[in-house]
Amino acid sequence: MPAAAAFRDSLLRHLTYSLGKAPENADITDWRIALSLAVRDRMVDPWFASARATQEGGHKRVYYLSMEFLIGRLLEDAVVNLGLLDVAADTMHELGLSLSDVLADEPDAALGNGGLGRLAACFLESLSTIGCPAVGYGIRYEHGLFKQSFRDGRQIESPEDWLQQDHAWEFERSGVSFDVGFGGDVVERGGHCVWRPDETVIAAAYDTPVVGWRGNWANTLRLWSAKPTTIFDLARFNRGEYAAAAEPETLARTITRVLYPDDSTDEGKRLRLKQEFFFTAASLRDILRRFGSEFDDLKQLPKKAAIQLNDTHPAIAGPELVRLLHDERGMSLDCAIKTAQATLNYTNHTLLPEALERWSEGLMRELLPRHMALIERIDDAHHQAYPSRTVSLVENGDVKMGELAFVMANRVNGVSALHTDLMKQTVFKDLHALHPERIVNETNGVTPRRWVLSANPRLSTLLAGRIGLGWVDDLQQLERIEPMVDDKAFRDQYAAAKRANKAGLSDWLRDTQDVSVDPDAMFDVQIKRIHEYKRQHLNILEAIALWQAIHDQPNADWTPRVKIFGGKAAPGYVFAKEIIYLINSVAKVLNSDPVTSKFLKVIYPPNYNVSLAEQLIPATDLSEQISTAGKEASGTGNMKFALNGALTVGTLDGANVEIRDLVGPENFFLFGMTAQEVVERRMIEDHAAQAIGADTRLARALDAIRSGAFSGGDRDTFASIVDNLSGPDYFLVCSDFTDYWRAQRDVDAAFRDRDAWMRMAMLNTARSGWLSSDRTIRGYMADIWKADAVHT
Ligand SMILES: [N-]=[N+]=N[C@]1([C@H](N)O)O[C@H](CO)[C@@H](O)[C@H](O)[C@H]1O
Repeated sequence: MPAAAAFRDSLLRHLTYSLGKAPENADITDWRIALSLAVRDRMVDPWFASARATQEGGHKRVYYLSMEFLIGRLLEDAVVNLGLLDVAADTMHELGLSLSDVLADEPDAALGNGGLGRLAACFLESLSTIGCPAVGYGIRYEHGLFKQSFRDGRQIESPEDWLQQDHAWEFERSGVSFDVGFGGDVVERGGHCVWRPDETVIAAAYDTPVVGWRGNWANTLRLWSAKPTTIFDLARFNRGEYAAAAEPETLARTITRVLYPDDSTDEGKRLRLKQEFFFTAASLRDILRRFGSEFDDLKQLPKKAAIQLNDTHPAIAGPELVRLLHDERGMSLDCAIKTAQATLNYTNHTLLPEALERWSEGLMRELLPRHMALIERIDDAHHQAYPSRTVSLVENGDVKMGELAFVMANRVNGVSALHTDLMKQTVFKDLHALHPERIVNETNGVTPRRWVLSANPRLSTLLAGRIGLGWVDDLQQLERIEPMVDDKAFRDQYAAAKRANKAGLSDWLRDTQDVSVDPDAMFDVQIKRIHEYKRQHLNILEAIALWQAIHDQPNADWTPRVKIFGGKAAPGYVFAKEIIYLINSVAKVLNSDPVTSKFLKVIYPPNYNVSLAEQLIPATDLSEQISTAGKEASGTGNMKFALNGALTVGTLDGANVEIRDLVGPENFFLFGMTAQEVVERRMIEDHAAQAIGADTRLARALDAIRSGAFSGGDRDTFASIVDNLSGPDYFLVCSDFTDYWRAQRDVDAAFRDRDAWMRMAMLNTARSGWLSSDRTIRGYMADIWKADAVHT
């Protein structure tokens, strides 16, 4: 049977026999799930073959432990990687449906907050594309990152419910589950420590295949769900205590009920520590079970397994692995510590003090008594080995998870060159001095399959027409278009693709946000979590100053600009929520201003997520990467924008530094203080007041906010923001404003010469091949995991 017919047949078979739906009664979700099941069928063979090849070859596996996997939608990713896009589109068309409508029906799997979670998802897809045996371990949250809506311009959160519908991609592994304990005490038995938890839940596994480009290899994402050891307390039920009867289930499920919505902030809640231990313990048990089924000598574990801790969230893995090897498997403590250290690796994603996890010794001892004891043993062993050391793992009654992860790791890496250097000079200065070989850099990357091939088909088709499809899994090949930048016809095609993406976005904004924008205006986009260090308030301050400048000279030849914001604030982050309210309040005034709105609009679509990013990035001209230098460890949105031909206005922070080196300073709009200058500027007590005093434009913009121009004349509404910016202004918004304004005017001038702008945009695409997560993963494989690709 020809492939197309076979595909159509299996789709209809799933609709009928898996969903029990007749075509005439099927809704779009039924068709989507039927299509997903038909596609999933075609993943299973390479999945099994990959597992078999790994086992038969005795190959080393990589284990990526992450509290977050910001996956987004999976259907298009699978269809594209399996080379089924055309057959799927034709089949849906024959059935009277449009593939893009079916794709858009899939809810995002929003099991992450931001960059850290999305990086984990890009990494899994690259590991499969490269053919490196790996398992991603995480939590199967019932509710992912909250849904964001706006009421009168203020953020409103509502539960996310991706599991309300059938989740077509996962396989429940009823045979794979582990008991995970909490609390209780530790007793000595026969010279061994035995932990006796007083609370136990079951970790049940759910597997999702992650197929790589060309469908040759597929790895597993194994997510754990908490289940009660006793389903139902019948006795209580019979006594009419219905709620109490269900309590065991409710309590257990609480552990994996919801993702904590904080990005770059230490949550510090008891339930959060339970979540961290729950998935880490289940994952380590599963890793040792798999190792034990293939090898005997546990001392060989580091040769066959490389475990990567995605930030400190799974850092309890250190003491837990020691406990499993020593308490349960009888390995000597010293050997257990060394074996664990040789197996574990840790990635740091932030230097923000408030993001470095610290758990109170009391809570750790109460919830994980054996682990607290082992942390002290590990601390002692480290002290003995390094008597001159000045750091310890426990300080002021807190267990420092960053230091614990560092001491228990074989390699520690930062996520951009600048971040890794700053890590050595600041948070891990003392440990770096003791272990100078341990810290390495692995600059982040993004998968070109999702972020170029799928998200930007117009650009991809253009590239394929010129250089074939080799770039899809060898992104460095993009450099082959550099000589073509001088070809006017190609530039026009490139410009046409960008213009068509912008027109598509304009239609979407009109239909969903009820705002009309000119697709020939500059689309200036800042999409990321709302955080003071990311400085969305600097961006809106510049918009206010521009609005005032246009009013001063309404007849001047201004460059039309549409500022688009996207991003969620952690529900408890009051200042960030004020920034959101300010942006929406400014938008309301500016967008209805008859004098300025033809030159300047501000739009803030709610509920920014992976799918919205895939829509906005290909339609962007200017990428805002304006964090206070030294604060954004890397950024990954910056990479997605550069690949899709958006020019960056940014500071020398995180991976911006490497992007600017790659694309060329002449194709990047740099502004602001360096990380070093930031430290020096902060020494000046009244740095903000000085900046305001020196820049009337900045002063006027702040006065407008203070005067109530965006709050119906009420002077108190945004007082907290104005007081902060004209006072402490820790993230130096005021001190960087003048240069930011200068850079934005340079942007205006550059944008007026469309052909020159396109040339710069094309050079960004051509020179961004290094930003592929395939390159990043190959770095981890060589420098950290010592793992190889396996070819089936
Ligand atoms: N947590 N955390 N860290 C981050 C992001 N917020 O998720 O990790 C991302 C992934 O490494 C970085 O790109 C980003 O700069 C950093 O702030």
